[in-house]
Amino acid sequence: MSAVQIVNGEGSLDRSGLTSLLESCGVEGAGLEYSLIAIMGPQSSGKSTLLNHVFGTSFREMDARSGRSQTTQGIWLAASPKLSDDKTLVLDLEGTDGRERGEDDTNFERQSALFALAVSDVLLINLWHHDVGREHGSGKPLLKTILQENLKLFDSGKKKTLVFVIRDRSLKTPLEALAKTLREDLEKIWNGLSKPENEGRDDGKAWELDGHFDLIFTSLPNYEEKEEEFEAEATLLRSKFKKSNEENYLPSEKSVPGSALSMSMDQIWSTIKENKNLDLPAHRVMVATVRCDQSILELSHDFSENAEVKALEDEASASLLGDYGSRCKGVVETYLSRFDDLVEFFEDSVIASKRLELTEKLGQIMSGATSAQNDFCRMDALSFYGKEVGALDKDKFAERAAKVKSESLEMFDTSVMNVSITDETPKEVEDLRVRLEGEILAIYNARIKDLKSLIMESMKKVLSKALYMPFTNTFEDLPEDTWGTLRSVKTKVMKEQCQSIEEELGGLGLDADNLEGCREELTSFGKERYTSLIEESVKSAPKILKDKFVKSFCYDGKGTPRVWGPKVDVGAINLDAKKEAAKALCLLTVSQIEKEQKELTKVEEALDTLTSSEGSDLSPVFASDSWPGVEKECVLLDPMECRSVWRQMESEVSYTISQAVTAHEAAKQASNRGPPLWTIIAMVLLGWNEIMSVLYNPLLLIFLVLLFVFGRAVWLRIDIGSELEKGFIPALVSISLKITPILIEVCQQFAWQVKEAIEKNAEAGKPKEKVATNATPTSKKDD
Ligand SMILES: Nc1nc2c(ncn2[C@@H]2O[C@H](COP(=O)(O)OP(=O)(O)OP(=O)(O)O)[C@@H](O)[C@H]2O)c(=O)[nH]1
Repeated sequence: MSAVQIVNGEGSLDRSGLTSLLESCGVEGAGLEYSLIAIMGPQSSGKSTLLNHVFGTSFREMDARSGRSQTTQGIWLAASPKLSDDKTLVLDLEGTDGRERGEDDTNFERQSALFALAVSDVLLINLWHHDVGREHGSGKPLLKTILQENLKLFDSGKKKTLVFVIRDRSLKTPLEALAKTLREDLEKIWNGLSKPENEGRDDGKAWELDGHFDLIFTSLPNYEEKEEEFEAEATLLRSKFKKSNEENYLPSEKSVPGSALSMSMDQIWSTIKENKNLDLPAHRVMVATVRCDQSILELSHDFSENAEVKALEDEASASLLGDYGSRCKGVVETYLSRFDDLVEFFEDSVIASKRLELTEKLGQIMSGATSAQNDFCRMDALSFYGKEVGALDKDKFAERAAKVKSESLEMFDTSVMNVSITDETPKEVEDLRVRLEGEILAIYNARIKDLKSLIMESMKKVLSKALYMPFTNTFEDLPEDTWGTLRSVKTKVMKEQCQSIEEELGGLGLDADNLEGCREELTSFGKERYTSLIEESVKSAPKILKDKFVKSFCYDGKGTPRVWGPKVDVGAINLDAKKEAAKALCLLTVSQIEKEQKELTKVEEALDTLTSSEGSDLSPVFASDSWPGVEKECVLLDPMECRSVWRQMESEVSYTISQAVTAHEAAKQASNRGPPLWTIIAMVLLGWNEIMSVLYNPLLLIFLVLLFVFGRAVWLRIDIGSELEKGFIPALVSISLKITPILIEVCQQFAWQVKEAIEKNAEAGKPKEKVATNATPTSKKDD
C-alpha cells in the first residue's frame, strides 16, 4: 500500500486522498482500535529508511548517489503493512533544517511539528548520534521546536510519548550517556520556554518536563554499514507498536475514532495554518459534534422514509391506538441503538446530548402522528366527561361532576403517557391538558345552565300554578277584602318558593351570588305573574261587574231568583245592584297587591256617582285620566276606563232590567184584573136559586169553599200572569210541564195543613168546622 502525501510542500491538505487511504486500510471503521506514529528529524537523517524498515512502509528514500537533497516534502501518510492487524498509520514529516526552505523559513517545520504532536500517539524523533549534546547541530533547534509547539496544545490530559531514535550508534558512547545528555538538553530547553501564565503553576511541579512527556530513548546502528543488525533492531522496535506486546506497547489511547480521523486531521491542520492555538479537548468535542450531527442527519432521514414509521403515522392519524407509544418507542430505540453504534468512540458528553437531540428529532418526525394521538386522547376524555356529566341530574351535581372531571383528566394523563415516547411531558400535552380543562369547564357550565334553567322553569311553573287559582278565584268572588287576601296569598307563595331555591339548586354548587340571582329571577317572575293575573282579571272587569249586578239584581239575599211581583220595588233593587257593581269596580280600579291603599275614599265617592241615573251627578273626576291621591303605578283602571267599563256593564244588563220591569208591570196588571159589574149582577139574578140552594146546603158550601182555596193555591203557584208574559204557546208548554208537580205539592201541603188544624182543634177542644175555615188564610199567607 503506497504512501499518500496528505499535506503538500505548499501546506495544502488533501482530504480526499487522506479519506481514501483511511478507508482502504480499514482505519475508517476501526473505531479507536488504531494507532498513529509520526516521525520528525533533520532532513536526510534516514527517517524514511527507518519507517520503511520498522513498519514495512514504502516512503521514498534518498538515493545517496545523487547527493544529499530533500526527498520528503510536506507530510506523508501510509498504513503499516507489517502492523496491519493493529491498524497502524505512519506519518512521515518533511525534514527540518533543510536547505530547500532556507535557514529562516521555520514556519512549516513548526506547523508540521504541532500537527504531529496533535494527531500522533507516538512521536519518533530521529537524531544523528553525533548531534546529541552539540550546541550548533540540527538536533537542538528541532527539540526546541517540538517542546515549544507542544505548549500550544491545550492540556489534553495525556502525556505525549516522545521516542528519541539515535542513529549511527557508536560503541564508545553508551545509550545511557546519550539519553542523559539529551534529557539535560531537553530540561534546559523546557525550562527556558515561557509557559502560559494562567495554567498549572500552583504546585510548582506542574510544569516539570516529565509531567508533559513520556521520554523514551533508543539507538540504532549505522544502516549502511550494519544493515542486518539495523534490520534486527528495527524489528525489535516494531514490536513496541504491536498491541499484543502489552508491556512495551507505546501508542496511547485514542480520542478520535477512525471514522472521524480525516475530518479531525483536516480541522487540526486548518487551525494550525490559521496560527490558532489548538484546543484538543474542544477539538474532540467539535469532531464528535460533527460526527454526531452527520449521524443524526442520516438516521433521521432514514427514519422518515421507514415503512414501519409511515404505516404507524397512517394508523395514528385515523384513530387512537392503544400501542402507539410502545410501537413508536420500539422504532425510535432501534434508531438510537444505530446511533450509539455509529458514534461509539466519540466524546461521551457529546454523545449524550446528541442522543437526546436525535430522540427529539425522531419525535419531531412523529410529531404529526403523536399530536393526532394526543388529540384523540383529549377527545376521548372530553367525550367521556360530556357523556357522564350529561347523565347527571341536579342531585349532588357539583360533587359528582368534580369526580367525573378528575376521572377524565386521569384518563387523559394515562392515555397521553401511553402515547409519549419520552418520560417528560411535552409542552404540547400540557397545552392540550389546559385546553381539555377549558372544554370540560365549558361543558360543566353548559350543563349547569341547562339544569338551572330546567329547575327554574319547573319552579316557575309551580309558582305560577300556586298563584293562579287563588288569584282567579278571588277575582271571581271579589270579596270585600280582596286585596288583603291576594297580598297574603302572594307573600305566602313567594316565600315558600324562594325558600325552596336552595333545596332545588343546592346540588349544583352555585355560589351565593348565583343563588341570589336565581332568587331575584324567581321573585321577578312571580311579580310578573301575579301582575299579569291582576291585569287579565281587570280586562274582564265588564263581565265581573255584570255578574255582580246580575247576582244582586236577579237573586235575593238567600240566592233565590227574584219573582217580579206587583209589589216588588224594581228601582230600589236596580240601585242596590248598581251599588254592588260600583263596589266591585272600586276593587278593580286600584291595585293594592304590594300595600294597602288607605286613601280610596275619593275613588269610592266618584264611582258611587256612576250609580245615579241622572248623568249630571257624575263626578268630574271621570273627565281626567288619574285618580286623586292614588299612586299612578297602582292604578289598574283610570277614571275614563272605569266609565267605559261601567257603560259596557250598563248596556249588557239593560235587557235584564227591562225584562224585570216588563214582568213587574204584567204582574201588576194581572193583580188588578176582576169580572165586570154586569156579569156579577147577571150572575146574582140568574143564579139566585143556585146560590140559595148552596147556602141552604152546608156540605156543598164547605166543598165549594175548599175547592176555591185549592184552585187559588194552584193558580198562585203556577203564576199564570208571569207565564203568559212569555207568550201563549210557551206559557202553555211551561204550565203543562209544571202543573203535575204543583198539584201534588199543593195536595200534600193542603193535607198537611188540614191534619195540623185537626190536631190543634183536638187539643183545644174546638169544633172541626172552625179548623177547616182557618186553613184558608194560612194557605193564602204561604202563597
Ligand atoms: N549513515 C547512515 N546513513 C543512512 C542511514 N539510514 C539511511 N541512510 C542514508 O541516508 C540517506 C537519506 O535517507 P532517507 O531515509 O531518505 O532520509 P530522510 O530523512 O527520509 O530524508 P528526507 O526525507 O529528505 O528528509 C540515504 O542515502 C540513506 O541510505 C543510517 O542509519 N546511517
